[in-house]
Amino acid sequence: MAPTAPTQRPTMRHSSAFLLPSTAPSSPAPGPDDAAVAVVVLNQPLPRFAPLLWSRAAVRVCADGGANRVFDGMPALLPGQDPDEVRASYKPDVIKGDMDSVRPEVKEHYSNLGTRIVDESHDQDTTDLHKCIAFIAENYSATNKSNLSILVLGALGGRFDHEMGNINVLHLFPSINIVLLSDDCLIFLLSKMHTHEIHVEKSIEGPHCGLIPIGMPSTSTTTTGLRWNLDNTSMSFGGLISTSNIVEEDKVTVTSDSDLMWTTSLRK
Ligand SMILES: Nc1ncnc2c1ncn2[C@@H]1O[C@H](COP(=O)(O)OP(=O)(O)OP(=O)(O)O)[C@@H](O)[C@H]1O
Ligand SMILES: Cc1ncc(C[n+]2csc(CCO)c2C)c(N)n1
Repeated sequence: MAPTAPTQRPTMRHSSAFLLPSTAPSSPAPGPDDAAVAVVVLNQPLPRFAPLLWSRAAVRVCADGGANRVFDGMPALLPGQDPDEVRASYKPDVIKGDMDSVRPEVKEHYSNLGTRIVDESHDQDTTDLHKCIAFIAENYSATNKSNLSILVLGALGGRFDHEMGNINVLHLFPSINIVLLSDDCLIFLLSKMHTHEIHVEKSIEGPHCGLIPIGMPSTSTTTTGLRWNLDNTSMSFGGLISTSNIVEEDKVTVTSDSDLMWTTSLRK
């Protein structure tokens, strides 16, 4: 019998250029030709780069109590500016969730400015982040979605059940490019259907990174560009998982027979 040809997977390119300050000299910040960005703000302290990402976003959604964080946190992150002006210009397009955390005066404030409020208090089976991603998915056409990155602010740190719920959302919407962000790190899913080319923006991310088989073991993962590369290596919880790895090259490649989580540290 003829030997089976190795599986060829299309290549998917990833970049965190959305985090580059607009004035960075070497690599340009994302321009009109780059992927569109949607921002979802969760009920956690705003990361320091929240104003930058907010201003780059085409859509801004607050998950329930995330609206309080924008109301309180944007003026705090922009101390030189008038808080009322900041609150008027950092206006969410949508506040969605089960509405048990957004303060009434915050809801009223944004509602008066024209923010759409979507109350889904009847649904106690999906998280507020799930509800927000579903909203963006429903309101973007398939073509636009393939060119959309959803950046989730405040997704890590804090309550472990919430963190796991946030990570589960990556697996619930595998065809959407969702990036979970905190002040310290970012996480996204690498689907087994692709070979992944991760362009590491060394001025803002790394050197620490991890490749983690959540959900199921991988029997074969191969990487380039890391200090401790995997070469047709298996990974599983209870066996090897790649934590405290180091990015050595500007481009990291990953091919695996299971979906993996990729994480890099963010520089302070
Ligand atoms: N401590 C946290 N760590 C990580 N994510 C969080 C944390 N707190 C909230 N979130 C995220 O923000 C979203 C909105 O938070 P909010 O507090 O409004 O949720 P909630 O429905 O009241 O949660 P719960 O009832 O479980 O406390 C959550 O769905 C979750 O994705
Ligand atoms: C098995 C199971 N575990 C937990 C919940 C509770 N829950 C999950 S998401 C959510 C909404 C949070 O805004 C709530 C209350 C459930 N329904 N089913």
